[in-house]
Amino acid sequence: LPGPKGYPIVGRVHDVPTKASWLKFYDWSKEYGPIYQTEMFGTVHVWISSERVAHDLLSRRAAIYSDRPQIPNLPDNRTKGEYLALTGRNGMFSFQFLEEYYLLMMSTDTWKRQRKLAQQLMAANASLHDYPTKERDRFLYLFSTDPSQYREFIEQFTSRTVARLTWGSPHSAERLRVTTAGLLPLEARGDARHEMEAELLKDNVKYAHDRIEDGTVQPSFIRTFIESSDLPGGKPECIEETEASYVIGQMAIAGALTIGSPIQSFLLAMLHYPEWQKKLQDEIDSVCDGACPQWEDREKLPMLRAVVKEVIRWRPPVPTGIPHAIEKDDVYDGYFIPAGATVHALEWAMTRDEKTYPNADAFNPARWLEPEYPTYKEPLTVHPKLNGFSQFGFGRRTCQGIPLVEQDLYLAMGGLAWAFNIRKKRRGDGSEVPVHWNDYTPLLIAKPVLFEFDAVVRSEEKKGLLRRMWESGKGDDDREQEDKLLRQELHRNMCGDGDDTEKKEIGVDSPVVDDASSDRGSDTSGPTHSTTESVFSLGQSDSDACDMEHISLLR
Ligand code: HEM
Repeated sequence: LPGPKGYPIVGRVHDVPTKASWLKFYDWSKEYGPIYQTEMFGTVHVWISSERVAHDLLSRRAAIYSDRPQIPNLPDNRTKGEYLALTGRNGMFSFQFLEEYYLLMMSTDTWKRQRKLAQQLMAANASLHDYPTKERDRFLYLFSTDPSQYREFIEQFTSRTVARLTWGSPHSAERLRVTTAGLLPLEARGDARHEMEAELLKDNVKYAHDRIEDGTVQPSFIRTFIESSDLPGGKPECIEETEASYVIGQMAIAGALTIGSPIQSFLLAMLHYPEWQKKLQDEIDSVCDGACPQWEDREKLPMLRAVVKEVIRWRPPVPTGIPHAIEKDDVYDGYFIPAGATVHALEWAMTRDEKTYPNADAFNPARWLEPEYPTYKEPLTVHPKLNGFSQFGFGRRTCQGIPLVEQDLYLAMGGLAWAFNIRKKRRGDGSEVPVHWNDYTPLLIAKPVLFEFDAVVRSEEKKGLLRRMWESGKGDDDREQEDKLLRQELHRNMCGDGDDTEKKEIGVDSPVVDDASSDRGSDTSGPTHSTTESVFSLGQSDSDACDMEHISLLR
């Protein structure tokens, strides 16, 4: 295959930036074509930048293109059935791949059995119960209390939803976030993290058994597995509970933070394209008659579905893709591809293809809604939809979480547009605070570097509604959070915080901390702590005692 010529051993490692490496790989695709190779540390890497080629190889020749690469520092990762998704640095350059997200890299039979179970569980729980809606409602209210903490609240939303779906309760969502974020510095904390993860999975299986015993169990993947008569097609042969707990646990890990990236990119898109915010609000207001969009409204909200899909196209959450490995020598278009090569579907490049996506750099949901665009598809009650979209991979390794992604993103973006006007912050002199265009973290799951904005609740009526939605969405575990919110509210109402507090409520003057030092929302610096303390530290003053009295009265 063509490709950049490198130095012996290290190949072109020096040319690959640690930040936004996908842009460099995309640049090379313009020079060397839709399929090219690099060689680094003795491994051949094949980079695919066209959907057609990706389908030709990863889908049509899936029989030999569906393995995952061997990770040198985790020698068991392709064989150890207990631990589904180990990976490392992919042996080449300093990608901080979110290792464990390379799911199911083990012998074929184990992989097939486990992938089948994951599919069965997703199908059996296709309705996803009301978890995404409840968590969305909780999220919208928290966001209204302090929009500058948007990343924290978004990640609470995604990790709580997936924790409820997999284990029937959000109580371990924070531990899930910590263990998922902790995958990044694997060399440093590998063993401790593995142990933490094993504990998390074991505790949640025990939790499900205990709840079944005391009759309070909620729907979840783990419950469906335990009471496996619910599984379409029955329980897969010879899959034990420990193995299943890992399959289910990896779904939780894969889902905990991924969905948060496009929600953050949505806010960015609304700041750069206010005209689309207005169009989206008009659709929601006219279809939902003043109410917050529900999942049942989806057929009537094609623009909302188009916005969801366009956000993912505009800022791909997994811009470098998740690599496959080829098991046997192959020839494509006259070119030789050796067994053992690592094959990357370069998701970023696929979304920049001008033939499919004219004016590809522009955020333009109309490309999914109007017949003059190549991506338009009817009927609009069904299309646009995420199933089959290149951004979820190819062939036998396609993402298994699409139903959840679809529902979470639809509800979160629809709810945000319904409730808020997202707009650029203004300084005292009236000038706008600039917002970056495409500054993303260098992780496997790329998310926008923090930015500042105002989020103003669109009406007084909606303020009240948001509060009531929090009431219905919060769980028993939200007691502590609620106390802090009440304390915050009391300071406003009774202890007289004045204008400043009112400003705080709608997000004006809320400082956004620098990404590198942020403990708000997981970032490259590793595991997060429960950040509710810092989020709700308002009111930690000598009037706390007075507040506590009022809190009990309000209850
Ligand atoms: C915006 C959110 C998400 C995006 C963009 C995304 C994208 C991807 C991509 C590109 C792959 C690799 C496909 C390939 O190798 O060809 C993948 C794999 C996978 N995803 Fe997702 N994903 C998302 C969310 C989720 C969620 C929420 C779940 C689970 C609830 C999930 C579960 C999985 C699993 C289990 C695999 C591995 C499949 C395998 O190796 O056999 N993903 N995803």
